[in-house]
Amino acid sequence: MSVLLDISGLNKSFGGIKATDNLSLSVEQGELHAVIGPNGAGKTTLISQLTGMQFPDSGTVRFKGQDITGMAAHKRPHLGIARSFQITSLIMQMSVLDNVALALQARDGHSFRFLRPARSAHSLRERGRALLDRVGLLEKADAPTAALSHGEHRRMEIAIALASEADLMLLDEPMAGLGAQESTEMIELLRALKGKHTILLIEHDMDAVFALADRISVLVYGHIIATGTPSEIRENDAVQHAYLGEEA
Ligand SMILES: Nc1ncnc2c1ncn2[C@@H]1O[C@H](COP(=O)(O)OP(=O)(O)OP(=O)(O)O)[C@@H](O)[C@H]1O
Repeated sequence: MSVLLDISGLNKSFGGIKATDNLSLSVEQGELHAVIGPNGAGKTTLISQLTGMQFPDSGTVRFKGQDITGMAAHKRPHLGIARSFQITSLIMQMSVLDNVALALQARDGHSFRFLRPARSAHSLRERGRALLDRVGLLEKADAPTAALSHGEHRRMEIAIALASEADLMLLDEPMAGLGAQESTEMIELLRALKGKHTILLIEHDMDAVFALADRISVLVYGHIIATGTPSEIRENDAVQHAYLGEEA
């Protein structure tokens, strides 16, 4: 497997707090790699440095071999990095299908500039329907987005991330706020995406992480203390001590 995202020796401090402390992590092409860590471990700060919302004090982030450490946030989606969740990307007044078609159109704007408008409008809707089918929302295509449940909005956000055809999907707590049934459905949806997309999953829900991840990295005080398969992480003494202690 080749490395898609390579983070090396990353540091970021806020005053006296080291939110990111000599953090190194690599995501391989095609894997679902989860990052877990207690509250305040530095997960949000890590994501911010991957999307370019914040910049590290030192260290490097490489994507497809290219150094993107200091690259502006707006340039990163063009390279193939899509972030989902914790940022609201849905336009509530528009239909479900129109939201997805808009995301497809934004993507086509970069790659198919010369497509004729009439043909593109029809094809956008067809491709939008196919994406909604993938996330189990086809029957809601014409509903106003505002009418959907929280769990359905989360699945719409997956469809929008898929629309970008990004090489790396950063999923930022997709389970947050979901009920038991909705969580089960989201796990099934992510399982269906697994292997077809490279995913970096930041998630608090341990059941989801251990059910889905190919590899898990454990973040404590801004530093990755262990990376391994779910069973390696379960058995890791440092992880049990630092993070899973109460459950182990
Ligand atoms: N802008 C900031 N100014 C000062 N301190 C910050 C800032 N952003 C983050 N921190 C501190 O850095 C540390 C890591 O925060 P971060 O939000 O990245 O953790 P987290 O793992 O995402 O937490 P949670 O799971 O609770 O959202 C915390 O101690 C936090 O208080």
